[in-house]
This record gives sequence, C-alpha cells and structure tokens, in this order.
Amino acid sequence: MIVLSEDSQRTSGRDAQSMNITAGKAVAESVRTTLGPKGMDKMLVDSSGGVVVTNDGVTILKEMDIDHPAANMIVEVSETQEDEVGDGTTTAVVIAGELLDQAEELIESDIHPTTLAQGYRQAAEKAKELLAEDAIDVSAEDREELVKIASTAMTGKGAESAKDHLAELVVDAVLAVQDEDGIDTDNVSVEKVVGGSIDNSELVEGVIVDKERVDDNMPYMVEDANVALFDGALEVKETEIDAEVNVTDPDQLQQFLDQEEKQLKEMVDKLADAGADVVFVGDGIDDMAQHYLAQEGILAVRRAKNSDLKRLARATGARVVGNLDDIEESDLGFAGSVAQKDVGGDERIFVEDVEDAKAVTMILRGGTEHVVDEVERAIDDSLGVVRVTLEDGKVLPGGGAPETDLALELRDFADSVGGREQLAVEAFADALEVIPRTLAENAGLDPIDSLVDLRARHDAGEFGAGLDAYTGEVIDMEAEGVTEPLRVKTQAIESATEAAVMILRIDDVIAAGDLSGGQVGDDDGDDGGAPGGMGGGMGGMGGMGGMGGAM
Ligand SMILES: Nc1ncnc2c1ncn2[C@@H]1O[C@H](COP(=O)(O)OP(=O)(O)O)[C@@H](O)[C@H]1O
Ligand SMILES: [Mg+2]
Repeated sequence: MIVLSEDSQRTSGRDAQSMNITAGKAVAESVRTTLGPKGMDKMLVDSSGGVVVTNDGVTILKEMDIDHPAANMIVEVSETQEDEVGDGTTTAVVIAGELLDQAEELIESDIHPTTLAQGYRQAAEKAKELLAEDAIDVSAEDREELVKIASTAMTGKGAESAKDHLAELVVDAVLAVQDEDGIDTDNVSVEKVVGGSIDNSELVEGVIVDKERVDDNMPYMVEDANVALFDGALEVKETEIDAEVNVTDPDQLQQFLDQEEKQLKEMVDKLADAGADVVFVGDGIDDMAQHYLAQEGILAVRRAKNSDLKRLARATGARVVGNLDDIEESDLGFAGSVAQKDVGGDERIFVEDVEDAKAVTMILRGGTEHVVDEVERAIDDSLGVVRVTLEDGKVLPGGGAPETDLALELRDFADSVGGREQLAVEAFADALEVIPRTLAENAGLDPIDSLVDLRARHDAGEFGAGLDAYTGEVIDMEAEGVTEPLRVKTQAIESATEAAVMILRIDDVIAAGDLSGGQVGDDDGDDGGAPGGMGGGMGGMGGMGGMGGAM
C-alpha cells in the first residue's frame, strides 16, 4: 500500500542513521580546526560578496548555509551554548560530532541506538557531577582571577596582542553593569571604531549615542546636565493640517503657520520649564522646534534608538516620557557631562559621569573592519565567561584538563554500569578526549603523544594538567592562569549529548520533496490535517521547517 505521495523521499533504518550521523559529523568537522589558542580562522563569503573572517564556532556555523536537518541540530548546539554561556561553542559542537562518530562504530557492532542513548545520558550526568566536584571556587573579589578568565576566552581570536588590556576592560564592564537583579551583558554596548590600535580601546562608564546634536547652534557640551528622554516627535502632525485647513485668503495661512509655530514653541517650553538641558527624542524634531531648542541652550538629539533611550534611562535615572504634557522635573535624569565628541572621524554624543553607570560602552578600536568585528566577537565570549563566573563562582582548568580527567573517571564508572550501556559510557569517555586531541593537532603537535602524557599526569592525580598549546608541554593550567567557567563545560556536555542522542534515535526520515529543499511550502490545500501534523512534528526536531507538505 502506498501512503506517501510520489514526491516524498523516505530513508529508513541504518541508512537514515548513517546519513544523519554523516551530516552531523560534517558540521563538527567544519569548525574543528579553529579550536584552541592555535586554532585557525575561517573566511566566509556570502552570496553578495560579504566577507567574515572568524575563529568563533557559532559565527561560522551561522554564516554557513546549512540546510540538512540533522546538521542543523548540531548547529543548534552551538547556538544554545552561545545563548547560555557565550563561550565554548566550538567545544560543544566538536564533542557532539565525536559522540556521533563513536556511536557509529557501536551501531555497526549491533548495539541498539536506544541502549547507546541511555549510556550516553548516564555518562553525561556522571560527567557533570564529577566536574562540579572538581571545580575550583572563585569569588567576585578575586579580580585577578576574573581577568585571567576573561583573557582565556579571548585566546586565539585576533585580540591576542591586546588581550590583557581588553580583559581588564571586560571585567570592569561586567562589574559596572552588575546589580541586585544580576548581570545583563546587554547593558555593555560595543562601539566599533576602525582606525587606531586595539590597545587604545577604552571603556566609557556611561552611554555613547551614535548621533549628533540636531542644530549647530546648540551647545557642544553641557555640564551637570538634566536629561530628558522623549519617545515621540517634536513636530506638529501633518494629518492635523490636512484635516483642519481650508485656506481662503493669505492671512488665514499665516495665522495657521503662526499657530503651528506656537504649538512647537509650547512643546519646547514644556521641556525648558521642566529644567531640561539635554533632550533625546525618539522621533523627528521640526526645524522650528530645533531653533527654539537652540535658543533655550538645550542640546537635542533626534531619532534616538529605542535601545539607546532605555540605556540612557538606566544610566541617568530619567523616565522615558511619551507625552510632553506630562513631563515634570522628576522625570529628568542627570549626567555630569553630555558632550559631542569625535570618535574615529564620526561624531557621537557621550553621556558620562552618571551616578550609577549600570550601562557602559566599550570603544573598540582596530586597524580594519574585519579585525574590529572579530575582536568584538572575542569580547562577547569574554563578557559571557565573566558573567557566568560571577554567577556560579566555579571554574575549571583549561587546555583539555577536565576532558582528560573525565575520560579516566568515566572509564572507571563504566565498570559499575555493566551491560551494554557500559560500552556506550566508554565510548562517551573516548569522545571527550577529542578536545585535548584537537588542541594538540591544531598546535601542530602529535595528538597521540600529547594524550599519553596527559593521561599519565591525570592518572597520577594532577587534575589541573593540561596542554600548553605554545610549547607542547603538559603543565598545570591553573598555575598558568588558564581557567574557564564550570558552566562552559557542563553546558557543552549537556547540549552535545542531547543533540547526539536525538540524532541517534531517528531511524526514519520522511521528507516531502528531496532533502536539499524543493517542495517547500506546498500550498495545495487539499492535503488535509494529517500531513500538516506530521510537518509540525518534524519541524520540532530542528531545521526541518518547510518540509511538512504533501505526504
Ligand atoms: N593558553 C591556552 N593553552 C591551552 N589551551 C587553551 C589556552 N587558552 C584556551 N585554551 C583552550 O582552548 C579551548 C577553547 O578554544 P576556542 O577556540 O575558544 O573554542 P570555543 O569556541 O569552544 O571556546 C578550551 O579547551 C580552552 O581550555
Ligand atoms: Mg572560546
């Protein structure tokens, strides 16, 4: 009996598994060479010729146009990692790929995928437990430690030469935006400036708005400024003119224009009466209003972005008002200085000396656009790890130390598991060693030799022993100052395991049309409810959106 439409493709059993595993592994393979301090970069060119040069796992995978559904599940691993921690995106994907690779061998020797999945899950749980036991405590007071963590996250990412300086800025930035509610790194904004060297990057405790004052007659700088935030327009609405004016003689027109001017003047007066020295306006400002504002000595900025208004509110303590009729002195915020300054040839408004910054801006300088972009991505990772460290207070040594240690401990644990799951736990242990192995490969070292050294040192109880990618020696990573937050590793293991298990459990791929695209969005209305339901289910499995059509 034929239940599938002619166009659909179906792959089942071993074939489906092997197709998905191959796709997942291919994704991991594509970022593998970027791992670690000696990892290489990728150049990605999009269809319109835009170029991105990066070492950042999640960026590479997002830029690549991946549309195989199983491959997309691996891409999602890096995206989760990016959202949760910010760093470790390559690590997570490389582990997922290796879990699939190890599974392939076991499936070939007839271990059932469900058994494998169970073993992997058990191993992942145990791994997280072991890591939590081994993690080292750090306190928020230990600034030096935080700087080291910030710096490790930037290793090998184009920020090398100024890593120490940038790490200090990152720690300052995170500490500045921390409050009772926690840390929101969105309050750290990054202004990229092409020109100058990375070393000259700086942190401004306050907000920089990428705008200029609207009128040259306004002050360049205001000290001890009362700041108003108005999310509206300093204009008289056009529609009112259309609706009300029916001009019969010139006097009438003049009267009307006078009336309009009066309205604008009133708006400006309300701001001036409330005591505003500076106003950020969300929409436009009429020429006449600009003139009145300048007359009042008010520095005004138009078309401020919503996000800027929010940041300014947080920094200055102002309330964003939507209607000028309501504005009062208490709605205004305060800044010690508001000034228009030149940054690499562009004029920006700096709002500084705010009571409690809570919003800071990093001015990131670099020789070329590509350099600055990549440094920004490194900064992003670095902000993430400092935040996570402050939240959890737990770190691990880097350089493949935790993975090597886990592999040893999990092999012991496997004996206690017994049954066929034992093989899966052992495979999991082997898979984790892909990290030290890849770090060695990428550093041009012999991966077997390095792994043997590492295992021996861990066997002897040296938890912190990791691979120094620069010298090839196995050294104590903690003493060397190479540490990473615990959560980078636990999150990587968790998402990698979930994705691998999900892929392994699939034994049937039913696609409307071929897997490379076609047949997307079949709008033929008569295929009823059931096929839609199937499509929804597949979409939930990641990346198969658009495949639910005729079936
Ligand atoms: N100085 C160092 N020596 C050895 N390994 C390092 C050093 N700095 C970072 N690493 C290791 O590099 C790996 C992270 O590499 P990275 O390219 O940033 O990938 P990810 O996207 O996974 O963060 C981690 O295993 C980390 O411990
Ligand atoms: Mg990293």
